[in-house]
Amino acid sequence: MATASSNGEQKTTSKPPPLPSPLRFSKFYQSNMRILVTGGAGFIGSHLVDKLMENEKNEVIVADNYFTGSKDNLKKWIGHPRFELIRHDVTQPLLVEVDQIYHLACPASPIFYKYNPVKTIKTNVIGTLNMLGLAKRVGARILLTSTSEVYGDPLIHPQPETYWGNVNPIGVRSCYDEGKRVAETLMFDYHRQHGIEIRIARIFNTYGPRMNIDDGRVVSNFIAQALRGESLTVQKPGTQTRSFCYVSDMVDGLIRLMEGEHTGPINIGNPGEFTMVELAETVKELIKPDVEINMVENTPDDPRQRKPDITKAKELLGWEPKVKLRDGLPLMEEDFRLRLGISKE
Ligand SMILES: NC(=O)c1ccc[n+]([C@@H]2O[C@H](COP(=O)([O-])OP(=O)(O)OC[C@H]3O[C@@H](n4cnc5c(N)ncnc54)[C@H](O)[C@@H]3O)[C@@H](O)[C@H]2O)c1
Ligand SMILES: O=C(O)[C@H]1O[C@H](OP(=O)(O)OP(=O)(O)OC[C@H]2O[C@@H](n3ccc(=O)[nH]c3=O)[C@H](O)[C@@H]2O)[C@H](O)[C@@H](O)[C@@H]1O
Repeated sequence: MATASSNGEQKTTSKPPPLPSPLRFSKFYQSNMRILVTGGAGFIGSHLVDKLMENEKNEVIVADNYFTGSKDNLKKWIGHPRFELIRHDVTQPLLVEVDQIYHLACPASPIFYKYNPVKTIKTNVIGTLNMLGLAKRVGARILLTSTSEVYGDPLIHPQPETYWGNVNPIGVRSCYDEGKRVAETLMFDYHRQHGIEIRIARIFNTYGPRMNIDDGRVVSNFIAQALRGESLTVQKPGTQTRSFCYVSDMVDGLIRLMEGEHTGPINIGNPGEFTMVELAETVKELIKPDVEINMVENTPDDPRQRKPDITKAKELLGWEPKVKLRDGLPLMEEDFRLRLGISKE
């Protein structure tokens, strides 16, 4: 019987999980673990694929529509016998035979998710419904990459998983935050109604190599701007905070959550909290001390503060982040220099 720890309470579902494929019970032939990663051509997804492929018992299938992701992120695996790449939009059903589903497909940068908000909400709602339907048919365990944005502009700080959030349901960010909130609801409804084995990660701002250079998110913007010698665009007031997690820590947390016994939701993020002015000062100091910082207009509903309470991740997954911002930024700088063709002076 699956155990759900939501909002601090222990809840159970009376439904047993659907049976996995008969291949799992095969006496003489032990097949590999077949893992679907939706959104696997994106930033976090491609790092997750790298880690999963390290295990020779894993076969990995990526389904991605390349809206914000790229085949380039996966080029070292294309042609590998344990790897398959499918151009597929998760708003359409997908028929594959797998044991685990990491469901990441969704644009994550505010610029991209606001570009076509109706498509963003369809991706979150219909896309998650399709992946849950797949999980139900094949008896797979499914992990959703939800977000700290489900807390909206939080009135509690730091944010524990028990906090229900402060989200504008009709704002320009709602396609993403409310979309992810509905995706979490669907996950728990399939769990309670059909016994599906679910895992929910609430990811806090993650950064690292392979982020799109013109992704629009703050860390990639500042690094690209510093390298190009452009002024760093701090959106007003600049006192808003975020907590930045390096991508290798994130991938480790996601795999522990998938492999563990807890449904979540579990916050995965680095509690080191910085104002955007502090972040700009750090990038300036590490990458280009003579670059200017330019205060620019902000966008609506920007959360004023965000920091994960990671007590649950520590206790239930034995996870905590290892990479500090000052150590992670130079690793990302190196990758951006290579891609932009700007060598260190
Ligand atoms: N990076 C972060 O800070 C962060 C924070 C919270 C949550 N998340 C979540 O983690 C996941 C990955 O984020 P990321 O930072 O790697 O973003 P990303 O934009 O680099 O990756 C998203 C991937 O999903 C694909 N995609 C988008 N819509 C799709 C669709 N309809 N069908 C198939 N593929 C589709 C994109 O092409 C891309 O490859 C997302 O679900 C995001 O909401 C990320
Ligand atoms: O971690 C999360 O849960 C979410 O974080 C992000 O949302 P946001 O934190 O707003 O991401 P950014 O666009 O990187 O903005 C962070 C802060 O930097 C500021 N910013 C952004 C860009 C810029 O050039 N300058 C700047 O000061 C923004 O105003 C904001 O306060 C994205 O929505 C998602 O990737 C993710 O789900």
